[in-house]
Amino acid sequence: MPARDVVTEPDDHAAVPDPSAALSLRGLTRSFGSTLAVAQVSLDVPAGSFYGVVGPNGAGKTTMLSMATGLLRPDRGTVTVHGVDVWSDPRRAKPQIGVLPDGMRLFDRLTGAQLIAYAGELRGLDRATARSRTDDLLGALGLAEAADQLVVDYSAGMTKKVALASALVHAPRVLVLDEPFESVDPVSAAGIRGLLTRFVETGGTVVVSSHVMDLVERMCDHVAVVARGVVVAAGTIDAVRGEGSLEERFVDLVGGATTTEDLAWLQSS
Ligand SMILES: Nc1ncnc2c1ncn2[C@@H]1O[C@H](COP(=O)(O)OP(=O)(O)OP(=O)(O)O)[C@@H](O)[C@H]1O
Repeated sequence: MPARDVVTEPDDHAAVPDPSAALSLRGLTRSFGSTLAVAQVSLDVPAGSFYGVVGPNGAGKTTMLSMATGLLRPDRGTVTVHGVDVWSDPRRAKPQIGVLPDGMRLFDRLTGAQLIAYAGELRGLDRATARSRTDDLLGALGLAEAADQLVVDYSAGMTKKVALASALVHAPRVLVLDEPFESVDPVSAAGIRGLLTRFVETGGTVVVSSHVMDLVERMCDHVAVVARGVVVAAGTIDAVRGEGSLEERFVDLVGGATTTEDLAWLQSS
């Protein structure tokens, strides 16, 4: 499809963030040495949306979301969460955000229950509230039996779930989740999807990065396609995918199909 048909965020929103958006990114830029990981990204995530972020490996999704949530300082650009600047006013901004970073290091010598309660207390909850919410979350995520097990002994999927619980415990308004379904079994994934859907239905906003197009298409109402550090398309799922599937649109936008002809030596006979 020709480039003019690509749906993008309006490019005239220049430097002024949209205070009505749950997350508003303006001109976000970040390099690592000579690698320009994210280049002048501007994006508005509407309040109450379930927003997918997709893109090929190395596209800049994690870098963009890390800057958006106050974990990685941008070289340039601004981010606001419900109108509050994440980098100049973190004390007001951060309580509104729950983050599940990719590959995050946890205090894994704590038990699952201790870790979630600790995350709650760090966010200002009193001990009784943190503990009661911890019990609720352990139950909802199927971790009740592993509550007193050290996180270092958790499987990859269990670790993902306990990190998600830690992101939810302070009841943020905006959840930003980098690959929340990676390593998670199908039953647990369905449980997490239900929990996130309910979070959105009750007024929250979810931003989720994923490589699973089908999941994003079914679960999200908006999507941004990121490639080579820029947003190449963004909008409602219907607007971005057009006539075909999201996966077809993604391949169309991102291109880069690989060839296996050079691997003839790999055939077994
Ligand atoms: N800490 C770092 N140091 C150096 N380069 C980095 C660092 N983090 C990211 N990059 C580079 O920035 C680019 C974007 O990486 P990023 O992790 O944001 O991509 P991604 O879209 O999340 O990829 P994936 O889907 O594989 O997780 C890549 O070229 C990557 O090599």
